[in-house]
Amino acid sequence: MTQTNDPHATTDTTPKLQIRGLGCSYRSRGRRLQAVADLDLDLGRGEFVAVVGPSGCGKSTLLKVIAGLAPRTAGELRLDGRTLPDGVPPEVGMVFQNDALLPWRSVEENIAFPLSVAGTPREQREARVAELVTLVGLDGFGHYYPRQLSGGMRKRVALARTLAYDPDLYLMDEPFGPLDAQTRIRIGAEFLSIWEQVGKSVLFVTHDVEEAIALADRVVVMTHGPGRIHSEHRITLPRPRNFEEVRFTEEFRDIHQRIWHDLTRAAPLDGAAHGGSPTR
Ligand SMILES: Nc1ncnc2c1ncn2[C@@H]1O[C@H](COP(=O)(O)OP(=O)(O)OP(=O)(O)O)[C@@H](O)[C@H]1O
Repeated sequence: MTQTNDPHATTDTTPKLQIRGLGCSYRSRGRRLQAVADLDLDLGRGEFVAVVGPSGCGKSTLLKVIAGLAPRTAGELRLDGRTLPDGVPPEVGMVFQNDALLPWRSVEENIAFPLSVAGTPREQREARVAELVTLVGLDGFGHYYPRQLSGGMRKRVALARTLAYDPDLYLMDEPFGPLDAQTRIRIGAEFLSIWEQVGKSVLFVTHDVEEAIALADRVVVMTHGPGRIHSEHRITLPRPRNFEEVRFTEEFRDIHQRIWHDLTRAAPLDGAAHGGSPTR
């Protein structure tokens, strides 16, 4: 470790993201709803953390608060050891369940969008877009428009666009959510192999426990709302992983069982897992 006078200087052991005492409440129909409360979590450099939890427990809210898209009503966020001010941090890229592509722009133009905004010179931009189109398996579809693509293809475009933006921290909210099971497995496998090459820090929300285990270094289980961390599970399955085959190993089954067990404890006893706790 190098000696330095900068109190915020990062080292390899400084977590990419530190979340301390995080709270978020929404105002809805004259009442306050506490969606996330007192949540602590660290995300290491190049670490992939998946977040699972009962419906409505505040998973999406957690990502939105980090991305500056929902109000942070308590707590602190640190990125590379530096306190994040309120607002949208440029180092953070979010992939939503809804792929949010620009319908009037082609695949290539959608992927190029963050590069254009960043002022990347045209030649460099075109080369990077061509690379990304190949990386996500869309060769030959560069001139198509979103409406001409399947749901899985649109997800790949959204993923390529995030890769073009190349944020330090990926926030992914059910990015394969509405896809059918087969496409979900295919795109999950592609995403896993891409991530294993780029090695960025990822916070990934999913309802699918198997998907969480197959992808992540760590799976955290949230309690029902107001959401906080209930438990954490380190996933020691060797990498590179085969996204599909890894599910058939005994180790995978054991982890799966432990997480399910925690999930049933994290949900309210009456099963009414709609999250949030209304307060005046
Ligand atoms: N903009 C908003 N205004 C008011 N309440 C909101 C808003 N967004 C979310 N909520 C409430 O906050 C709580 C947490 O919602 P959130 O979407 O974060 O949960 P989630 O765990 O991602 O849910 P799911 O798994 O069903 O997608 C819920 O009770 C939800 O109704």
